[in-house]
Amino acid sequence: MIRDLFRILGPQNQGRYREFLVWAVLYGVMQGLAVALLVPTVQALFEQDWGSFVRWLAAMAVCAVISSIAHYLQAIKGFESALTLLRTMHLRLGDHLVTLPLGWFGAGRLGQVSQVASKGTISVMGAAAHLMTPIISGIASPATIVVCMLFFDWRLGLALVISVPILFVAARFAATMTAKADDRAHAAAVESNNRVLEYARCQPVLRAFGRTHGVYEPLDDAIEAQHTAGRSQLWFVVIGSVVNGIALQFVFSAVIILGAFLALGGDIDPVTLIALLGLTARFIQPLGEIGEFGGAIRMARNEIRRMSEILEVEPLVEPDTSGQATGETAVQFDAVDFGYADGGQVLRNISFDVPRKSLTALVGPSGSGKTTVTRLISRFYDVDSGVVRVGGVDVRDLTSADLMSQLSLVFQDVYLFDDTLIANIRLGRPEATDEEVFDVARIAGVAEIVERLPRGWDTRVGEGGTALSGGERQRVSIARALLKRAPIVLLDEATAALDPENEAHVQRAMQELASESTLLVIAHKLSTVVAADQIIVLGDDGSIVEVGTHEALLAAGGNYAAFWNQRHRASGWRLVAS
Ligand SMILES: Nc1ncnc2c1ncn2[C@@H]1O[C@H](COP(=O)(O)OP(=O)(O)OP(=O)(O)O)[C@@H](O)[C@H]1O
Repeated sequence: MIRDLFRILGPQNQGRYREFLVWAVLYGVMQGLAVALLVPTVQALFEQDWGSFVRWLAAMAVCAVISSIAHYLQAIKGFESALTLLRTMHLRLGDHLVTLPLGWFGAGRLGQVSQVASKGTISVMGAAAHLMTPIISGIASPATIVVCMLFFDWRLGLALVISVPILFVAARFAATMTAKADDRAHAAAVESNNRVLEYARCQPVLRAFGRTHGVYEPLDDAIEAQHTAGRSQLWFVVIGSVVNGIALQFVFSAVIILGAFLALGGDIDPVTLIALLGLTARFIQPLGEIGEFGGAIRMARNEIRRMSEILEVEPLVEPDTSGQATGETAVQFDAVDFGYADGGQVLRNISFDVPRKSLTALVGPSGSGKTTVTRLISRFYDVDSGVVRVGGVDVRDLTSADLMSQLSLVFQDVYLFDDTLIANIRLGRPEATDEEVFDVARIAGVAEIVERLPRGWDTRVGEGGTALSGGERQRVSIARALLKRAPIVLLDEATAALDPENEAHVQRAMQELASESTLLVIAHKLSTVVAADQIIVLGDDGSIVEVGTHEALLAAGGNYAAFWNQRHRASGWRLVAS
């Protein structure tokens, strides 16, 4: 554990923790010594040797004073180190999370990261600040007592030495039991955390489908599993604690019996025996506590392991400097194959070019991989084989900052921060002037929203943008993209096709974007498809089945033509070429 803590603290913060350890050891030794000195003090008292009695009493007082000073200093150093530890853990987690591929932040990660970053870090800090002292002093103090005991009576001292491995095994058993139960309880806690978040998030769906009464089984099951894990954790802890207690009682009884034999044989006088048994009790007591605290330490080690699992996730490998942009192609896929880690192949041998300042429409059946194509361009994931190029450069040869500076993403999951409306748009380009923000807001139709809001531009939009409607959130997201003026815009039209009012704004925004940027659109409106410079048609198996303009593809009479005719015939179908 101490090695783990040193590793987390790093070389610059290790000094203070080392000082803490030294003071904690001194505290334990002085405590042990103060208790051990009770034996000669009592002997002197009963022998009425007042000179010796006063000397031993003074020595005890000195030990007690040094022990108090060491206790104070180790508490201060331990507390300071624990705060540094907490800060270091949060910084390291934060620093690491920003280097991970965006694809890592999928389902279930929220619960995992929040458990580790909140409960985990607090548990490790608590262990460093509050548990290390009783454990270190709980080893140093009995060790001192054993040495003194060997000095007072070698036979009783030897009995204590022999008892150490027995007590060690029992304490280890108790700690292992606690740690084992903690692992199960943790997994159950992460699961129920995720289910609670899901339950809160999917309230609209549950209510829409009449699930307002009764239980939501996934959450109910997760809570039940957590209760079961909690109950079994209690049993494991009790069993460990009982075994540890039995071992301590056994050692104490053995020493009493041995002492009684020695006293009966006349080897020890009764007064010394009572004093030595008192010393034995003080030897046993901290070791018993170690058994209990050892479990908590193991739990903290489990938290460190879970944190390490996140810290060991391979960061996105990035070059120090980006390759030089070349050619006329904004985006290029070259024989790309890709599948998600937990699924089959999604994209097969995909090759296409998106020329600069062009409009490319991506169409295909649901699940054919359209969104996946945009994720590969944004490097949420790396391809299995082939190359994705942006500006003629392999995305793996671009720094994240350079890649993202070239892209604007208008995806389905728009996230707004709990800040003012203006701040949320300015995220697109923080150095933009107010005029520029107002300008893009007008084009994207955000200006109309502002008029309706109680505090206008300074209205806070709530966490995730809950104070705005879905269409309003999307307009803010489009305004961000307009403000960013990135050379390439990746847009999912499903995001935009909500209502006629919204659609008009999106049309205007797209025209504005098309005048300056390259557009790759997951197209849902026929107007976009018809206007596109090229249409890429993905098939069910994730391969490209056709590429061309609307006219050329209609004339070819292939999949696209069949798709078009089918849609065209469908009455009430909203995607009509405008
Ligand atoms: N994060 C993920 N992990 C595992 N599989 C995924 C993930 N995201 C998508 N998939 C799978 O990859 C395939 C392609 O999904 P994708 O979202 O790219 O399709 P799409 O063409 O955009 O679909 P739609 O038009 O319905 O949005 C689907 O089978 C989907 O289940």
